[in-house]
Amino acid sequence: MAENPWQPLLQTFEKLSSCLQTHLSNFMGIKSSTPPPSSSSTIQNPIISLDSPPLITTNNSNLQKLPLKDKYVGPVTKEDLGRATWTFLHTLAAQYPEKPTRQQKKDVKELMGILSRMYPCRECADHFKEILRSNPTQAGSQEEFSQWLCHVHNTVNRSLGKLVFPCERVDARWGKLECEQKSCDLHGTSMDF
Ligand SMILES: Cc1cc2nc3c(=O)[nH]c(=O)nc-3n(C[C@H](O)[C@H](O)[C@H](O)COP(=O)(O)OP(=O)(O)OC[C@H]3O[C@@H](n4cnc5c(N)ncnc54)[C@H](O)[C@@H]3O)c2cc1C
Repeated sequence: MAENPWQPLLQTFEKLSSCLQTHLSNFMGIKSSTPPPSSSSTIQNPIISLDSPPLITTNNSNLQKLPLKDKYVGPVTKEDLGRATWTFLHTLAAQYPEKPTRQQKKDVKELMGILSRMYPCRECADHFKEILRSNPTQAGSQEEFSQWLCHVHNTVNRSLGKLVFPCERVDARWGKLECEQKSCDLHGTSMDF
């Protein structure tokens, strides 16, 4: 019997489907337990299967440990959130210009104000609001801002019974971002505002 004229097209589709599935699986962190499909004409790994378990569920008890690539992730704790936020803030301070523009000073003050209202841990936000009241944001220069931030972070540390960080070492702990050709630097102004 003559060769099916659709055969080359079917084979191309099959290869495309397999390639797409591999990429989707990698992206979603699923390891495929099935070997890559052969060049037979049946599609072995459908992109979406009705038999697959749901990847995300709204039931909290099922959220304990979801595989994501080789790591396991769980719900974000107050501590995780705190560490990530301090990393963001201290990195911002390390990158802050020596001579910030009027707008940059205004932005930093606003950011602190917004944090004290919107930080996604109610007790932390309220606590930070109180700290800001007695320690208004100081961001006239890179050094002033990073020292001020170190001081307010220490205020939080003390209230939690943690060790106080030596602020003279803040630049050693939170250096500038390593970016080629200073492409991450925030630009300030050479004029005094
Ligand atoms: C604005 C804000 C308010 C918070 N309020 C509360 C609260 O009211 N109650 C609560 O339970 N948690 C609060 N947290 C979380 C808390 O501060 C910690 O982030 C969390 O307890 C995890 O602590 P950690 O010991 O891992 O280190 P973190 O305090 O998260 O610090 C991360 C790293 O920063 C460095 N570091 C520590 N101190 C300083 C400093 N002074 N200057 C520069 N670098 C430093 C250290 O290397 C440390 O490992 C708050 C977080 C933020 C961002």
